Amino acid sequence: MPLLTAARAVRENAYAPYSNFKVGAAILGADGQIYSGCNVENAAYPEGTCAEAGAIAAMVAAGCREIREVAVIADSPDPVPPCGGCRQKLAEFAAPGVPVTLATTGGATRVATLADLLPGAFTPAHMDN
Ligand SMILES: O=c1ccn([C@H]2C[C@H](O)[C@@H](CO)O2)c(=O)[nH]1
Ligand SMILES: [Zn+2]
Repeated sequence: MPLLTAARAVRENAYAPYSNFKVGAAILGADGQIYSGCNVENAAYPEGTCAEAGAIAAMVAAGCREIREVAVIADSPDPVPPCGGCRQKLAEFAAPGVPVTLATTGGATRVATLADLLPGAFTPAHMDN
């Protein structure tokens, strides 16, 4: 799966000296391109960013605003799930049915939709009045 291969490759570049937990994420954009990102930690811990956030930033910087598919990988006992903040960030650019592949470096995978991960997501529609 090319998306998972990209996520696995970018994970190698993760900067995670504090948690020692390297994460890679890859997004297939509606433009057919693959955008990848890794976590980038900081000595000021809350300033660290998640792999998914990096991949989203790369996609938007390239001019694409629609996510078709996502893959996330880490050296985790179970397929690694995006954190809550990243679920919301993904929901900004992904429809509820978008598949998210959660993976371990050992080869285990699980596929969930964004709606599975973030049911009842807050969206711009909630600001209509
Ligand atoms: O989905 C996730 C979960 C965690 N992390 C990062 C944040 C932090 O650098 C490290 C430990 O939480 O893993 C991600 O990049 N994505
Ligand atoms: Zn996150």
